[in-house]
Amino acid sequence: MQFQPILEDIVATLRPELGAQGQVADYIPALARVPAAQFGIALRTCGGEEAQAGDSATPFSIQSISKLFALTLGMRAMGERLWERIGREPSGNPFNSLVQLEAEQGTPRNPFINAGAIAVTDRLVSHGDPKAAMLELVSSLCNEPVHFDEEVAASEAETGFRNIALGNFMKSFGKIDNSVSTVLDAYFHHCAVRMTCQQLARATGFLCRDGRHPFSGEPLLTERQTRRINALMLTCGTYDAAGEFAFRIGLPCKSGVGGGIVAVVPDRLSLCVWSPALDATGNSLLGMHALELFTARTGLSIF
Ligand SMILES: NC(=O)CC[C@H](N)C(=O)O
Repeated sequence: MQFQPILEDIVATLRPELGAQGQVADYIPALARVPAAQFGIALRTCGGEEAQAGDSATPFSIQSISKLFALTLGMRAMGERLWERIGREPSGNPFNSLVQLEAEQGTPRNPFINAGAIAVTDRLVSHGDPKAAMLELVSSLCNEPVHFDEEVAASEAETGFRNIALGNFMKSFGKIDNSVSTVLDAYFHHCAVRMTCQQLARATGFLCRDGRHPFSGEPLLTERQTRRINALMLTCGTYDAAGEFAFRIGLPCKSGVGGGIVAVVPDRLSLCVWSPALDATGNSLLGMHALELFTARTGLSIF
């Protein structure tokens, strides 16, 4: 299949809608000032073929897409033990919700909501330096150096009252082993990783290759672990819009409030779309639209 003309066509189709609807994340100034009228798309096939269009080389804040890489680090370090304190059910609630945590005694529903990623990060702190591990993993996966946006990380910490509450709440249930501030410093830095669509399309390549590194081919995760990450992306990767994503797009996806969404077609390709304006669930509006166009035009879906 010729992907380059398909991606160019998607960019042309969406151009009139650029910045017309949705809201750029405004909970921190560094994200609030990102111009809404931007859109990028990039993919990389299992065979190494690449295609990209629009603002695919513009770096953005990957935000919750980092939860995917944190989970990968956690699975690598701990295997099955990771699941002792983290569930695998969709939450049906916003990504930063506190309500379920109390009813469920501080055990987060899944690793892709904030509470779940904070719990994963706590486990990573017990095993080493999660900030260094994150940069090492994503840089290796996309074959280029990747950095934190320190301004974003600092504002996340300054205004992260809800995440601080989530961390302390879990700690009160005895579900966080390390100091909440150390765990949150790593979590906020993970949210502040800056990458482009091209880099993310490459970096998520292990998810369509049964866990093998997209460039070296070395096993990063087992086939079974990789299948499980894809299952979690489908059921929990886009928060309380996961049902709508499965219905309209039919691919495992992970989104972030920076406006990025990564998607996986197992055994075929990994792709990333980015547009900063979000819908009420915190998912990129045009990103979702673009993925819908992509699956409609290519016929690719896991169903
Ligand atoms: N959905 C997201 O991308 C949320 C990430 C954001 N930094 C937060 O912690 O709330």
